[in-house]
Amino acid sequence: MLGFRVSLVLRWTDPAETPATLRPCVATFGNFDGVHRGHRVVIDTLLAEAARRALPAVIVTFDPHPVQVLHPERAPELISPGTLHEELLEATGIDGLCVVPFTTAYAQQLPEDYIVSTFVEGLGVAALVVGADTKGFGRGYTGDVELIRDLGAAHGFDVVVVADQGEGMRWSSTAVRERLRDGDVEGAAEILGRPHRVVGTIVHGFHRGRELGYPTANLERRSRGVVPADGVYAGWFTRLDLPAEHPDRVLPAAISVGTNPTFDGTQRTVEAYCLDRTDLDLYGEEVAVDFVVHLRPTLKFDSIDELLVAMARDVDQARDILSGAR
Ligand SMILES: Cc1cc2nc3c(=O)[nH]c(=O)nc-3n(C[C@H](O)[C@H](O)[C@H](O)COP(=O)(O)O)c2cc1C
Ligand SMILES: Nc1ncnc2c1ncn2[C@@H]1O[C@H](COP(=O)(O)OP(=O)(O)OP(=O)(O)O)[C@@H](O)[C@H]1O
Repeated sequence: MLGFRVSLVLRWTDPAETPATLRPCVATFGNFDGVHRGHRVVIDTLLAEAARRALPAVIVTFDPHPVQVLHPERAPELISPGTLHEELLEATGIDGLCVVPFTTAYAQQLPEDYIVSTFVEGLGVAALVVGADTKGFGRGYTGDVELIRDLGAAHGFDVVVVADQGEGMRWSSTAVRERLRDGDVEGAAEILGRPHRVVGTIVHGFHRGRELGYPTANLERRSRGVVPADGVYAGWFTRLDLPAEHPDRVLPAAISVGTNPTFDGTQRTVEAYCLDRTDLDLYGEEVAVDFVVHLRPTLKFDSIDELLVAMARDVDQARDILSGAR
């Protein structure tokens, strides 16, 4: 499960205004969408290199995601957008998070100017940690690890290169997105090192669920995080407004993603039935849905009775999978 600690991480947006307590530092940079296991190795290396030098550890990341600014037409939906992203990064144990507003002007900097102004002048970097495949930053997409090494030698900072990480493949945000698109939430979790999470507010559905015997909490349409392919899933439902120690904060759930074709629905929804709970009033609450196992595709049943038989089986399976899993 995701367990966010109370954050003592300093956060700012302009490298030129880096807090004095964080200079000099050890730093890394990137999008870190999803904060997957490859990213975690880079961040763990950052933490180790910072500890070795008794210096603060700082991540520089960008908002919006550079592709959203440079190529909005092919911008991917983010695995961990906005606050979810920043919480995941802050929970790693870093000391500072600089979230640079990404603009076309910022992207137009020559790669060497970007490294010098952001890291040498801005952060006073003593060591820069980067993944081995780091490339394509700055004007003309020409920045790479070799350039960073040259600049390290010229400006007196160390460069620590982390080899590609993965098991049978390079762990990447793209690979996570592909698995979610296929409904393979287990494969996505394998790369993420945790179940994939979607966050949103609970809104009213068609109020059929309670009559069916399975009241469902429907996520708003503009929920945050990639919505996996249509299907039925077992997962965890977290009521983010409740305190961490509240017994109803994290509940096992059977989750449906789809248009409810049995009812000729057209609007895609994410809805969760919290197992055996018909007493909850969740409207307006902020919740997180963590996708653990894909149970079956969404089906158009010929009758409500057939849907109910399938839902009863889904609920049994979800209970088996999730019992003792926390
Ligand atoms: C575990 C589970 C499985 C579901 N499977 C299907 C399905 O295969 N086909 C379908 O049309 N609807 C499916 N649904 C969605 C129900 O049709 C939906 O929950 C019901 O219509 C209530 O909708 P409402 O919340 O808008 O009132 C499923 C819901 C749950 C909780
Ligand atoms: N599997 C991996 N192994 C090692 N380093 C990685 C891996 N994935 C990403 N990194 C590194 O993490 C840092 C942040 O990566 P960022 O998200 O910006 O780019 P990325 O390489 O495009 O990631 P992804 O491919 O996952 O989208 C970079 O230094 C990158 O090289």
